[in-house]
Amino acid sequence: MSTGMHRPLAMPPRGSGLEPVPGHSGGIPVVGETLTLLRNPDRYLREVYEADGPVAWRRGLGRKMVMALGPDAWTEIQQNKDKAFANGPGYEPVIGRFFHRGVLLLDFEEHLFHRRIMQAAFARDRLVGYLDRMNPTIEQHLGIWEAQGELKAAPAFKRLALDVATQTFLGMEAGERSQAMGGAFNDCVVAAGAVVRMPLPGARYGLPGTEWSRGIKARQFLESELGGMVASKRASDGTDLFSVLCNVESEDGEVFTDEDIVNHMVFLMFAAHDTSTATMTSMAYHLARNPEWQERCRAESLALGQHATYDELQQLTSLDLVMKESLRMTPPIPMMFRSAVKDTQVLGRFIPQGTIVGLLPHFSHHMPEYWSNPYDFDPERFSEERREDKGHRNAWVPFGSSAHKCIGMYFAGMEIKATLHQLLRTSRWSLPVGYRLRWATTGLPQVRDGLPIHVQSL
Ligand code: HEM
Repeated sequence: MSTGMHRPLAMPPRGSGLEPVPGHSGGIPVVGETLTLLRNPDRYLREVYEADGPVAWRRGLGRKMVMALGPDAWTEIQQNKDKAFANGPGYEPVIGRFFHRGVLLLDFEEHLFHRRIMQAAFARDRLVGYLDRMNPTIEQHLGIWEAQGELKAAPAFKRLALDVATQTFLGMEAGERSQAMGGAFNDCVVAAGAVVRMPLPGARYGLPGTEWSRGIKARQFLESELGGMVASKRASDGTDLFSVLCNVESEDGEVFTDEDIVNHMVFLMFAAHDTSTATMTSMAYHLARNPEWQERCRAESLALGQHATYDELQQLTSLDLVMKESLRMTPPIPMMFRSAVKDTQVLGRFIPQGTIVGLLPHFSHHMPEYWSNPYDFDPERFSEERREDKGHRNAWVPFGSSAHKCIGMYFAGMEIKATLHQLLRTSRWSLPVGYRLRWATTGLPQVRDGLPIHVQSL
């Protein structure tokens, strides 16, 4: 790793008793150490931590960024006692063009207001309704897996998650329109992670043919499609998430405007599908590499029917351990962003206003200080006897924590378990000899080769 010139991020105010954040701008000018980070994030972050501790700065893609490494720094930032850390200015430069006004990008009072209303759409009885909708879709997709025998699991999970989302969220039956919506959501997600991002002066949609320009068109398409559906959804008593959002009220009777609903729907589709896809892919891989775990999970699933109920899914204790361990090893959101809206401090280190801070669950999830053999697949570490995740209350944080903690956490667990449960009951699957899964480390985790598997009907 290049060491560059060591410099404090900013000098703390005199008499404050604070230390400066240590770091350096090493590596290539402008790009800094981004390439080193992308090549081997684990080693890179460990080196930063050992050199400069849990709050350190480096330069990445043209700007300085503070990295919060480990659960102590995480806890202070997430507690946000002086309301210094905001999401909007942290996320806006990364995903704002496609997901503006999503609940994740709102802050403080306004965030609380929206979150309170949205919460009602994720109450238990609503989840039960969503599960009824998704079970037949899952069965239909897995039927295709069985017929194919050999397939790439990651894109197949992605198609499944997109179909579940369009049907469960939008209440649309499979067909051309739902496919067009699914495709548009996907274009927004791809564009948000695009490397070529610059809008082209004079070109309404940016550089033609780029992921960015496809994303802009897709966002417009979604706004017009969803906007056109709001009135009929408000008038319906449907059980899909869209109808629910149109009609939910907080305990104080607050409701969403039409514009809020469109913005929230676009963001929810984004939040829901790649995260669940990555988790299911990771679980399918570990279950194939560890056939004893696959059999153990299958035994629990065979004791239930094909369409498990919400309560029955809670009985799949081995599958739950596998899900937790997969989320630990590959958290679907490896980095979260905050921006300091005023001068503040973390663990006694001075953070000036305007600083972008990255929270890194992947790092916390692999700290040998909290996890035994952190790179080994060992679901039992979450068992009641061991509970390694209790070593620190923020050692395991795939769903975040505090004010912005994932609102879809129980929805995600339900969808993921319902899918794996059905797959375990109908099929046994394995990997090519000697196969090792490799995740691409740019943006959200993606499997480079799609995860080839062999599926055998039971
Ligand atoms: C395994 C799947 C999932 C994982 C790992 C995950 C992870 C996360 C994380 C880490 C955050 C917090 C980000 C931050 O604090 O900066 C978050 C927020 C959020 N997630 Fe999820 N998520 C998943 C699935 C879902 C699903 C299925 C939905 C919707 C149905 C959803 C909706 C949201 C929303 C709306 C927020 C923003 C909450 C707020 O700002 O108050 N997520 N998620």
